[in-house]
Amino acid sequence: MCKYVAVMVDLPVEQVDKPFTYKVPDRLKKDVEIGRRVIVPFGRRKIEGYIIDIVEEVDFDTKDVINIFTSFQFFNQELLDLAKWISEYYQCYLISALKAIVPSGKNKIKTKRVIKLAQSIAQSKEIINEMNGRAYKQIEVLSYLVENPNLLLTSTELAQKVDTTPSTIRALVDKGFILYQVEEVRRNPCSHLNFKTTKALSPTEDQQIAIKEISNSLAEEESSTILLKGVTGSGKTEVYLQAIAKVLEAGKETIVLVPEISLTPQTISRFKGRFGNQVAVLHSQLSTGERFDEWRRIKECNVKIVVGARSAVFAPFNNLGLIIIDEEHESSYKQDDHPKYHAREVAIKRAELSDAVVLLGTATPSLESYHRTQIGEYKLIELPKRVDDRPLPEVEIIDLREELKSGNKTMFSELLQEELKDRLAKGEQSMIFLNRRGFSTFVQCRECGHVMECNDCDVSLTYHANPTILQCHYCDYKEDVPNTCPNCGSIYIKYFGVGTQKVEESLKELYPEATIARMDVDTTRRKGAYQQILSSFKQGEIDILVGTQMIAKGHDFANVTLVGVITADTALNLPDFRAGERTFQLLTQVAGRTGRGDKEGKVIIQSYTPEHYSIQLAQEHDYKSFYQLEIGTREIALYPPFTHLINITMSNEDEDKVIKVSNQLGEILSAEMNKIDGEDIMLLGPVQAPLAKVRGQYRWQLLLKGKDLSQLRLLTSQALTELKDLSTLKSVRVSVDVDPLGML
Ligand SMILES: Nc1ncnc2c1ncn2[C@@H]1O[C@H](COP(=O)(O)OP(=O)(O)OP(=O)(O)O)[C@@H](O)[C@H]1O
Ligand SMILES: [Zn+2]
Ligand SMILES: [Zn+2]
Repeated sequence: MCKYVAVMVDLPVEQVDKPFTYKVPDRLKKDVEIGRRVIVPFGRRKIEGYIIDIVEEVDFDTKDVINIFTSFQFFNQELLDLAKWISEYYQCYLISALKAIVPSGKNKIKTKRVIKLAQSIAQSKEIINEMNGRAYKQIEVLSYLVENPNLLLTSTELAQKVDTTPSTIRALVDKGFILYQVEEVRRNPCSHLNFKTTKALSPTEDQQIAIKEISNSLAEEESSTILLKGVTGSGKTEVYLQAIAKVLEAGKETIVLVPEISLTPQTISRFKGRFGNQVAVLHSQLSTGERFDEWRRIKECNVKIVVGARSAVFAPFNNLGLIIIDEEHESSYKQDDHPKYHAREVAIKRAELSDAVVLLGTATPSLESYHRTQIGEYKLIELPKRVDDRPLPEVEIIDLREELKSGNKTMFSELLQEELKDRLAKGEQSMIFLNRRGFSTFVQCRECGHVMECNDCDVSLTYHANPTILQCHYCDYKEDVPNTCPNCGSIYIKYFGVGTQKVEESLKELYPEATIARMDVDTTRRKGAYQQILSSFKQGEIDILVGTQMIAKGHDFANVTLVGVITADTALNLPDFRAGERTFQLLTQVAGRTGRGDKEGKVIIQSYTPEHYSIQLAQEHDYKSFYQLEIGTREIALYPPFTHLINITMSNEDEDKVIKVSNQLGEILSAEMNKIDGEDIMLLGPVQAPLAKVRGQYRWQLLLKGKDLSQLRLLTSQALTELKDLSTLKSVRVSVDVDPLGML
């Protein structure tokens, strides 16, 4: 019988966003399987692709598959179905979704030529005896191998170990006592980690209830979603660990997603400490090779637990029991490139396909998730107290306008200065948070008002000290700081706005005796730097740690008793309906970093808008009131979770073209909406995007809003097809974002 396969070729373009059928020649028939990588003829080229279906008969002519890679099945039917769902839900090409699932890059198996005993250990021992003390170094080499038969050492490495030269080793090879052998080496990203083995803690009453509820859901073997809402320091991680133990008992696998930024050795050690080598780690800091090897360890069923960032949701498990998403409210779970998927939604879909349970954990649930508990879609479990009944920290709000009135021109309120001094005296630690890096956030001429801007983006340049430079935070463009205004030639150039660098420097002036460090993108570029700052903070070598949101999440430092927020308003001023939610989340998380040990913690939030409810309710640690207020606003303004949004962004270096295509698409959408009587659908725009230009590309947007997402998606795809037929301006990039998280 003749076999055919349907192949998705590896070209992310509209015209090939459908499977092509090829015939399988006899020699390859045994290798046919869904998820295999193949080479197929395509036009006059040869191209790679993936098998997504097997067909027994077709009634048209096809070309032959050229080759099938036999090393791996890159995805199984379940992951293929997930990819199909992603491509439909998020309106991307199927091949793009598939490529999000399979390990990226050209992956090679790493090998090295190692030395092995040519004979058995017993025989080798005899050889040593027979050598009878002659060729002393050769005996040493042989003995070493007899004692360490499993070590994979190259001849150079071996020579080093026994302090001899490679010629000794060559001599042994010539005698046939040892031989060269090519062996695979697995790269192990955790080899440098030494973790303490931990045992399950005896759970608190609340933890006990949570674990019981989760076990019940697991036992049902049906997909479901649980939201574990636990205040900061309530011991959510221990609940995760004990839930994973249940999954292991049932012989199933667990995926744990944490935000990229929290994927620190400390986090990994908490899982490795409990489950040892059953844990694999996947994140973007691994080299392609390391990631590939971890992927294969999962694939070969050598691990039961994967801890990783967003894309670990695609870990190639076959018997998934549980997906945990820690800090589920984090916006980094949404990918900003195509496919623009949200890991939480993908996890829920994957759990549905494999009858698994999704466990979302956070102190500050996203409005969407909490809303879903209220309408019965998710189960809600709460940990309302900190472990050991530690109190949540006292939060004080400082009105910066009042500070200024009373003559304080520094960025630190009187209170914050006093409290910092007090902590230094007591030998306790403090964290100072500001969500802006650099020294000054913009540079302006005092004579003509000219602001230094990026040439390619519609943003002002940030001033950085050491080295002194103006930098664009969107495209990384850098230029020297001008001595005179490029507009009017004036020498009166002033620096405005405070970044973390300036906070650090000012603190050093105020407290010259203190050890102060800074953690932001700029200080952590070097590999290992992030880790180094964290561990020296943990060991008490740093008194005050200044940082961006990098210091806000998940860290557990017992000796931190003071957290200061320089200004709470940075996120509030963004043109985004989620600004209030973001601010509440961030403040609650930052506040949660203190008072985690035996000593009580204190938080000082400085703000120019202290009356804002996000700030007020963060002070009270009052999520529920915040939710009530915010959800009311969303309902009235028809924003998610009451509607879905699709954001369509057009971009090109020629703004006229962008406007033309945006108008065209706007008209098509309106016409389509009239046709389907889309009364519930709202079309906003076209308008210039809030971030009007990035990397030389002008940007315009259209926003669709409606209750029925499938209707919105259908509308979008029809309109885009129509646009492509009409539009003469093919160079304009059109990018679709379903359920966007950022509106910039
Ligand atoms: N049952 C327990 N008995 C004793 N200590 C516990 C118990 N559960 C957790 N802890 C400890 O309490 C501290 C806080 O726990 P954990 O970091 O898991 O909290 P969390 O809820 O994840 O906090 P956050 O949301 O702030 O990250 C940790 O040091 C942890 O070891
Ligand atoms: Zn000027
Ligand atoms: Zn720029």
